[in-house]
Amino acid sequence: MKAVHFGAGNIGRGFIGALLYESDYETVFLDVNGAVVDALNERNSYEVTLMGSEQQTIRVGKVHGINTLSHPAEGAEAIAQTDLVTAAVGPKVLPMISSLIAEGLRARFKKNPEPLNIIACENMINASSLLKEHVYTHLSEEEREMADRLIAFPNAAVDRIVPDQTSDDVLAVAVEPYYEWVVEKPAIKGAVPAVEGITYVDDLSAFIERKLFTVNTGHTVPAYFGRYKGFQTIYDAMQDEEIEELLRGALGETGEVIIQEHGFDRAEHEAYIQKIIGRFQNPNISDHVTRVGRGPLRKLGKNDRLIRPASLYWQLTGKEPIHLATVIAAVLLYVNDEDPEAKQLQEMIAAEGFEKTLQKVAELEADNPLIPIILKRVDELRRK
Ligand SMILES: NC(=O)c1ccc[n+]([C@@H]2O[C@H](COP(=O)([O-])OP(=O)(O)OC[C@H]3O[C@@H](n4cnc5c(N)ncnc54)[C@H](O)[C@@H]3O)[C@@H](O)[C@H]2O)c1
Ligand SMILES: O=P(O)(O)OC[C@@H](O)[C@@H](O)[C@H](O)[C@H](O)CO
Repeated sequence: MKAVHFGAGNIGRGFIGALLYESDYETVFLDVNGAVVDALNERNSYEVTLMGSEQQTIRVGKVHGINTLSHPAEGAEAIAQTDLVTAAVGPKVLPMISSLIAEGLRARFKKNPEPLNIIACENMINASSLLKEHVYTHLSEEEREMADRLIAFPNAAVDRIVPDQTSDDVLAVAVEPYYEWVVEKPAIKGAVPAVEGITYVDDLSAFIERKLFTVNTGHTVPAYFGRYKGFQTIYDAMQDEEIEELLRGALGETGEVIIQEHGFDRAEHEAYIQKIIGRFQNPNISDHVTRVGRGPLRKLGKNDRLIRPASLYWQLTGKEPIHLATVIAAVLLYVNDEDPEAKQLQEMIAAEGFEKTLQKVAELEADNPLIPIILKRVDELRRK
């Protein structure tokens, strides 16, 4: 079996690539990073180390790379011939890979009109559906009809913490042992991809919200509050009592939303939260607060991990989401000149103030009751 994976980065190599290899796929990574693509083609393998209490290294083989900047036609040809397409490039990059996918589908319709599943593994709700929208803008009416029949974009939730890599080897990747990859089954076209480790479900919404609003909301606490308090890594931030208390409070609020919306069992959800807190406390991985806090504009988006659960908590319980508001305030105070979104956020705040910036970035109406709660917390944090 053949797979094409967009993005030979942390999660691409450290998670998707590893599972594809274990499931006997031959994987071609499509990426714009020439050094990584060259290394994949020189070695056709790389190492993934599971950083548990004991370390275990596995070698992922049957891989090569295509640089989509210099060799886009090869990328399109790979899509034409493949059995599965996956992507983990970041939500903002999805539009940028869409024209190449459309080119690949066009070639595929002529030579190999077999069903194909395209799964975007990003931390967002309905990433594959978003990718589909972008791909369809590059297809003609007739091609869209073919795509409707043959091409599926099943949504997915992926979970494995893959921190910034410190090895001199550009391909080696250290990861936490835990993983979860959930894919919506009804959307699949043709044979269900036989990837060991994928859990197929009939309705993904509960799983993606549980993951995004627990793992990713939770992660924002040691990231942004950790940065606010001067910590460098998630592990170090997690040693701070105030941060752990804020984290538990924020996950109490998102937990209420998830339980009320999706009917998860309260005790089971509490155990899920506990497991995730344990993952953040893993002493064997060093994950920088700046990686986890990357892209604050995206993370303040109305459907992302902070604003959406905060709004839902307010609507469902009638109570103020005070912990989530505190984390959102810490995002507004996040300064990192090496992160273009963090720079842009601070420039917006300098030009227009906190209130207007929050309204704009989170797409909140001027009279949204969350705004004064968050602004109060901004004031308190600035005075501390
Ligand atoms: N790292 C994690 O712990 C983790 C876990 C679950 C999900 N994710 C999600 O996976 C996605 C990728 O995250 P990551 O941590 O692997 O980031 P990363 O920066 O390590 O990897 C992204 C890769 O995409 C490549 N890329 C950028 N533009 C491209 C293009 N136009 N065409 C092809 N490749 C391109 C980059 O060169 C890089 O290799 C994000 O959406 C993230 O939210 C990450
Ligand atoms: O990838 P982001 O920027 O959406 O979020 C940062 C981290 O929370 C994220 O990468 C987690 O490590 C991952 O989602 C764990 O499954």
